[in-house]
Amino acid sequence: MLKKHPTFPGVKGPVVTIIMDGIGYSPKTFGNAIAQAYTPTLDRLLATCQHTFLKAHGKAVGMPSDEDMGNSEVGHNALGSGQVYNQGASLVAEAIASGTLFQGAAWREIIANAREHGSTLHFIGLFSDGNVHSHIDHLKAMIVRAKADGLQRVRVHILLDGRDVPETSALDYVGPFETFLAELRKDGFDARIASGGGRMSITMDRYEADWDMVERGWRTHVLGEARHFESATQAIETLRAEHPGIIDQNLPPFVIVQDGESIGRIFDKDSVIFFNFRGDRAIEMSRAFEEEEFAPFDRVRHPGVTYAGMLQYDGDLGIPRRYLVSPPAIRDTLGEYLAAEGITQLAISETQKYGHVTYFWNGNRSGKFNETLETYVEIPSDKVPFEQRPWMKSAEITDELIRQLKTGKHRTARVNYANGDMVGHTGNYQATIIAVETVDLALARLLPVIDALEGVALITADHGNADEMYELDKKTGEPQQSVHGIPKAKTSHTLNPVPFIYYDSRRRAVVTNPGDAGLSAVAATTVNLLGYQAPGMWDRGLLEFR
Ligand SMILES: O=C(O)[C@@H](CO)OP(=O)(O)O
Ligand SMILES: [Mn+2]
Ligand SMILES: [Mn+2]
Repeated sequence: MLKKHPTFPGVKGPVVTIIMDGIGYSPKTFGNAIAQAYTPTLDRLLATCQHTFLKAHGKAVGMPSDEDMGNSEVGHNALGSGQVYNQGASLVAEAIASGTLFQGAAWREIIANAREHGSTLHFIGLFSDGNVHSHIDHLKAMIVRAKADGLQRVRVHILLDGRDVPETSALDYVGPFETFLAELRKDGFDARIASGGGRMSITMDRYEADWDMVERGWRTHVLGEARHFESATQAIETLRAEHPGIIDQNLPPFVIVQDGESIGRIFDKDSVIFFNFRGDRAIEMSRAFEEEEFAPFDRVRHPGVTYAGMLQYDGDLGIPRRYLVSPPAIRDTLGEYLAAEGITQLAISETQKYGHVTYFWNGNRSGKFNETLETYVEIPSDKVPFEQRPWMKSAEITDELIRQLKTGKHRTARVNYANGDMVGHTGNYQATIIAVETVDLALARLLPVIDALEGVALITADHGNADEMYELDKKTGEPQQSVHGIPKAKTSHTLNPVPFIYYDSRRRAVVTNPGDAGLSAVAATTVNLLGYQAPGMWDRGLLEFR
C-alpha cells in the first residue's frame, strides 16, 4: 500500500500522462520535424509551464550502453514501473558472455532435439545490430555454439531492418554474415540463410494489427513459399531494383533455393529459435509455432518443432513456453500499486501502441491487476503506410479520452499518441511534420478538458524519433549528404532526451530535476500528485510541492 504524502493532499481531478511517442528534444532545428512543425500548443506549454528534459536512452532505461537509443519497450517499462531494470538487450549480452545462456535447459533441449533427429536448427529474427528487438552478435554467438555442440545444419531466416538502423543497410549486414557462415562451413557444417523479407512486410506484426504479415512470414519461413532467389544478396538487389525507393523494412519476402528447391523449410522434429529479445513483435509468430488450435490464419502445415524464444515475451500468458534467457523481473509497478490502493486507471491508444500503455507499461504483462478499477481502450489503427495517414487515430483517441475523462471515473489516465514515432519511422519528413502538428492539435483539445476537471497533465515521450529525420555523421554531428547533396533520411529512434511538461493551471508544485532524471521519475511524480509518497524502490519524482 502507498503511504500518504506528508504535505500534499492530492489533486482533485485526474492525473493524465500523455506520451507523445517518438517526440524527443534536440536544440538543432535542421532535420528536426518537431522544430519545423507548427506547434502553437507545445510552444506555449514550453514557454509557460514548469518543465524539464528526461533521459530516455542508454543506461537510464536499462540498455547496455549510452550508445543505445531508447525504444518503446524500455521507455514504457521505465514510465510504468518507476524503476530501471537491466533490459533484454543487456541480459542476453550478459548471458552469452558468461555462458549461462548455453547452460540453460532451453538451449540444451534445442540442441538435444536437433542432435537426436539429425534435424535442422532454424533461427528467425530481426537481422541488424539495432539492439531494439535483437542484435546480430547474439545470433552469431549461437550459431558458433550450435556448431561446437555438434549440430550439422543451421538455417537463418532474416528479417531486414532499416528501422532501427539506416534505411537501406541490409547488405551491410548480409555481406559480412555470408563471409562468417562461409568460414563456419569449411569443415562440413551446413549453415545458410534460408529466407527473409522486410520486418514491416512479414512476421513482425504486433498487437494483432495485421495477421496477414505473420501469415506471409509463416509461408516464407516454414512453407518456403515466396519468390525464389539464389542468395539473399541477389534477392535484396533484385527487389530494390524492382521497387525504386523501397526501404529495407518494406522489402517483400523471399526464399533461397538450390536446384529450384527451398533450402530451409521448417519440418517436424526441427528446432527453432526466435532470436528477438523484445516481445511485442515476436508474440504472434511464437503463437503460430506453439498453439495446437490456432485461428488467426491457416498454417497449411504445422510442424512439431522444439521452439524457443530468446526471452519469454509475455509473462502473463507464458508465451513462449521455452525461452533462453529470463526476462527482467519487472515488479512493483505503478499500475499494481494504484490497483492495490483502489485508484482507477484508464489506458488508451490505437492498436499500434495499445500494448505500449498496457503490456509494456505493466512490465510486459498483458492482464489487468484489477478488472473493475482499470479501463483499457484500443482504437483500431489504419492498415496503411503511415506516411499516407500521418494523423493516424489521434482525433479518435482524443474524442474517446475526453469522453472517458468526463465520466469522472478515472483518477489516472495514460495515453500514447503514436504519430511522431510511427510516421518518423517512415523517413518521410513532410508527413512527420504533419504527424507532430497532429499531436499538438490533440493537446490543444485535451488540456482544457483536464483543466476544467481540476486535473493535471504530465506531457512527455518514451524516446526520440521525429527530432532527427536525417542521418547524422558520427564525427561531425551534421546531416550526412547523399551523392546528390540531399540529406539521407533517418528512420530510427534517437539518443535525445524527451520533454517533461507539468501542466497544472493551479501550479501546485515546482519541477525539480537534479540533472540526471530519466523516464523512471514519472511514476513517483504521478503518485505524489495523487497525494501519496512513492514506494522506496522507485526513482524519485520530479515535483516539489509548495
Ligand atoms: O516499431 C518498432 O518495433 C520500434 C522500432 O524497432 O519502435 P517502438 O520502440 O517505438 O515501438
Ligand atoms: Mn515508442
Ligand atoms: Mn518507434
